[in-house]
Amino acid sequence: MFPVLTESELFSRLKKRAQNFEKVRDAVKKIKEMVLSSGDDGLIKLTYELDGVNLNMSTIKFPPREIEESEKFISPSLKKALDLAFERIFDFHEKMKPQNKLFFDSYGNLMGKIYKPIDSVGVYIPGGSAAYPSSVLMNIVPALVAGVNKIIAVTPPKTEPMNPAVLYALKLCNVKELYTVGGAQAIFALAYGTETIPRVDKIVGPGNVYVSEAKREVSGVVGIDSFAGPSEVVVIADSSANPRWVAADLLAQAEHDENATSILLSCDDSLIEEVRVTLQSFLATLESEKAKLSLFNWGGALKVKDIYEAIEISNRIAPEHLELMVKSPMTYVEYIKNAGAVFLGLFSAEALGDYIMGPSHVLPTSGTSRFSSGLSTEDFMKEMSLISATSTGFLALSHHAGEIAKAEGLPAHRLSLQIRNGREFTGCEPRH
Ligand SMILES: NC(=O)c1ccc[n+]([C@@H]2O[C@H](COP(=O)([O-])OP(=O)(O)OC[C@H]3O[C@@H](n4cnc5c(N)ncnc54)[C@H](O)[C@@H]3O)[C@@H](O)[C@H]2O)c1
Ligand SMILES: N[C@H](CO)Cc1c[nH]c[nH+]1
Ligand SMILES: [Zn+2]
Repeated sequence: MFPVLTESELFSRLKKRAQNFEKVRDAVKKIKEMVLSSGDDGLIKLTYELDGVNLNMSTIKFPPREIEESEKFISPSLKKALDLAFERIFDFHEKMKPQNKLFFDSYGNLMGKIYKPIDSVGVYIPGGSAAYPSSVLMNIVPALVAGVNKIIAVTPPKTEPMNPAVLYALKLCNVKELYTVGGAQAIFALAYGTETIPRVDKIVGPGNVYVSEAKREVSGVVGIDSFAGPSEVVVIADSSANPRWVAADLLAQAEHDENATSILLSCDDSLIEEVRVTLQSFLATLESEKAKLSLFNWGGALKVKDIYEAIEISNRIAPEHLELMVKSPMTYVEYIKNAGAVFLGLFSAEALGDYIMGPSHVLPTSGTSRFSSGLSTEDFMKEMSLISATSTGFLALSHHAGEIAKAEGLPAHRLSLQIRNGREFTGCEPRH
């Protein structure tokens, strides 16, 4: 049952959930040792143990021909939906792409920032229980817009044939390199390389606690995006909200994982009660054990005084998704401090954002939206600063720079400035 909680019960649930995530650290470290010491052999053993699939050196890499032919195995309506999702996600990321910025100061010096794509990226496509063609698009399209040179994908293998929608989404993104390895072992393979899987510069993508913990472990060896772990939603609803719609949105995130969390904050007792009753009846027909466990163990409803109090609590939770199912939701945006994505108003179902609106659904979880953001084109780019000084600019500023060098006790720095001063000027002006 979806419990009604006090504020302290809610926060102790969230604390316990986070502590449970930390418990996988030792298991993940063992997986790391195995991949580092045994490479592909280690991947094959781990895949058998954890996914029950028999791989060998020649089946770790998925045949590109099957990606190419995937279109034949999906319905026209699914193809249309994935094509439209691709287009919308592409368009959104094109519009949001960071632009180079350059300016001249009063001495004619040129300064600014330019963006360059990361060379190689490994993308984790979750696939333990559900198949995620949407995650293919939400991860890879921003990388395409950024201009990443080499994109490779990994996803857990199955005993049955690979999901054709996942393959078609890869085809849309023109990705031909797919390895059928999942979990923490896939992340270590991408970070360190094995005989078959090449190491990459950055790893992105959501996954369960093992995947997210492994990404944390390799951070620094390679770049990673955010901690995008088990899904989360906080719904703030007032009496204008339809309790059945609220219940459906809570359930949608719960069905991802038994470790997902769905939280309702409302000042309306009767809405809370109707949501609980509806959830019970939805659960009876949905028959999702994961959703039941998630709602019972990690979800809950909390009665609040007003919407401002609900937002204050949500800011402390820092959820992956925040839905404002209230009258005039825009009024409250300025008070929201922490959330991966915010959904405003009754029709902004979180599931629309999961699939088709445009922004990536790869978002920070477990309170990490306090300091990190959802996946975007910037994640696939590096920012470089540019500096081009004129002789006038040099003469005006070098003396001050030299003073600071002196204070820092770095005489060679000062020398490199003094040596260029007026008397030794070579006449080589930079050309902008
Ligand atoms: N935050 C986001 O942006 C976002 C987006 C989409 C999905 N998700 C989340 O992705 C996750 C998908 O989870 P999933 O499990 O279906 O797929 P997954 O691909 O993330 O994980 C499956 C892999 O986990 C490994 N694994 C399973 N049990 C293990 C164990 N006991 N020890 C070691 N390794 C083990 C296996 O190797 C398996 O292949 C869900 O939590 C979902 O909520 C998050
Ligand atoms: N809600 C997930 C992020 O937490 C994304 C997703 C993919 N498919 C369905 N939902
Ligand atoms: Zn979802």
